[in-house]
Amino acid sequence: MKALLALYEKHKQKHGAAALIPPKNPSLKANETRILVFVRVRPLAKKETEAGSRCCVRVVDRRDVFLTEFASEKDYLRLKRLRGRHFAFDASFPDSASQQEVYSTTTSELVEAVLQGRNGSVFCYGATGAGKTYTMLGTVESPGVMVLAIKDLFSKIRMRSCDGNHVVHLSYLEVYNETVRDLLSPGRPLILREDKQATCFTIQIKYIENEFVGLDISYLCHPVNCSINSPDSNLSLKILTGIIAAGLTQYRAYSTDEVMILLQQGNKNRTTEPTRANETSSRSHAILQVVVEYQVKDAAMNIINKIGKLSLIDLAGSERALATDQRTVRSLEGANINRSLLALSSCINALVEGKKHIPYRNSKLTQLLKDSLGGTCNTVMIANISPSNLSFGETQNTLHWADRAKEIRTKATNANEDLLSVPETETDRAKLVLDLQKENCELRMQLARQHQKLMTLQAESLAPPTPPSATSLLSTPPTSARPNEKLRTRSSFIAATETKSKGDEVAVTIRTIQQRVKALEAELEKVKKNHSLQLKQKDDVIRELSQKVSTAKKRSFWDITAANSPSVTTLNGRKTRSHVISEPTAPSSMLLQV
Ligand SMILES: Nc1ncnc2c1ncn2[C@@H]1O[C@H](COP(=O)(O)OP(=O)(O)OP(=O)(O)O)[C@@H](O)[C@H]1O
Repeated sequence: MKALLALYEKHKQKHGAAALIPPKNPSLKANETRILVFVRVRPLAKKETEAGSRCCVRVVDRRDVFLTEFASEKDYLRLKRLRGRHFAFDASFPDSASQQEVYSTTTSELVEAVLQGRNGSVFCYGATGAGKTYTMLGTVESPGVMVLAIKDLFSKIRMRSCDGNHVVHLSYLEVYNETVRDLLSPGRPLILREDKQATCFTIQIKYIENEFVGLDISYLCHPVNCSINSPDSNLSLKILTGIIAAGLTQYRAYSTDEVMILLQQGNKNRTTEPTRANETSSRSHAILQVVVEYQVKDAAMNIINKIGKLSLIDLAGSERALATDQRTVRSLEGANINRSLLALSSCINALVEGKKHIPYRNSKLTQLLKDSLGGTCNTVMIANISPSNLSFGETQNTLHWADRAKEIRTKATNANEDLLSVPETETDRAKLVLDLQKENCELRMQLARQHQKLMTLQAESLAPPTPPSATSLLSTPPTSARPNEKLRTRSSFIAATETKSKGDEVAVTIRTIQQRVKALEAELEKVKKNHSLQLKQKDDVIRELSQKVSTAKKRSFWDITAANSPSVTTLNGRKTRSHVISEPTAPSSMLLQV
């Protein structure tokens, strides 16, 4: 360590302290922002210590990484010589950094931005076994960025609105051997569709009493999901363009608990395999996307639709062919992983060099990351590295790419806003009440179904075990059913969740639905109350206005009377004016005297 520190100081003296400070937004144009790059060093693994490895990485001032190359023990000429290289990033985390610290520094601002209607992406990059999944997913005791981001998101939403205005949609997919798979409802591979214009628009076809009266087309800046909404008289079509995985499940999520269950389900479906470098190596790139959509009113009472998207990406590890000892399936996986990471590095190179053509189409991964790398998005890259000198090559490679990624510019994002010009009318409010009632009804039905499921599970657990039938004894175990099925689950995060019984999951879902039903009922009450309050206010205004009208009428009548009446002298000598209304409708009381 002393030697490392001395080398670092020497480097600092030679090149000056300024050389150690990363260039702060060099030559950024007004509407540009750059990718923020962070580095995290994991602790030395037991296996590495046992193999006698030495630490070749040092984090200085929580920002700089100093990488040392030790001369080979057989290289007698250079035995005592050290070579070092210095890298500077937006922040660097030593092996002692906590998950919360990593989350707060790298991602919490993105979560805030997503709630303002902006897009954000976080991706972990690094060699196999460098700690990407630990950073992204973590363990039950130390949850990672994905879990902390979702918790933070829901707690921020709760603080902002109690009226259920925010709608959260969730999707989780993996890219395995160049095929895209839905992790939330596994099935056939998904097809990626690309459209040159990454926009989304809503078409509203308007009918009044079955008569077509017009078309409303409004553009959204960013694709969200595909939905068809058909209330009584209006058909509203939300059409998506940009890169989409056709058929990908978009779950509407109501609470953190629910998202956690979905995340656990997704991770169980993710492809992991033991390799020599990592016991539970992720063999696929996983992308969790959270879309938050909500409406706000501006000063002119226009309704503004805001959409923010957060993509959290755990890439598969880059690896040398020799680092994994299996051939066949594993080597094919490795080749595909390397190919997609190579495509990613080509895109990074093209973006840094400002080329017009960026080869996103070279792999499924880069197609899916197009938004994060070159689109209107705030992007964060976390490069994970091992401190062991046995992984020097991989670490150097990762640091090289992380250093290069600092140069990528993305367009500064404006909030994804969609102005809904339709003012809130009586019919809109009635529609809202109907929608809420419908949703409430659906949730109640879902609740009943879940209750039923729970009862069945409880009954099953109480029933005495049945002897195995002849057919079940003969049937093959389910693990060998599909070649692509995951053979091992992740030891940390998932293993703990697997012990959780299905009954627990159902109970959590029931609790979530019950909470949602309650929230909906409160919301419904609020809307109804608001509605009757507004009606009452309207009545008051009408009453006040009619009073004003009648007073004004009286006044104008008197003005006319006063102008037309002749002046007469009364018996007591005072001058009076009198006028008899000639209009037949005027009542006799309107004979006025002053
Ligand atoms: N910061 C850390 N603190 C403690 N343990 C860590 C840390 N980072 C990684 N580990 C441990 O190191 C091992 C490898 O980490 P992980 O599975 O996250 O690597 P990976 O980069 O995702 O690898 P692969 O690309 O093969 O999936 C795991 O056992 C993990 O628990």
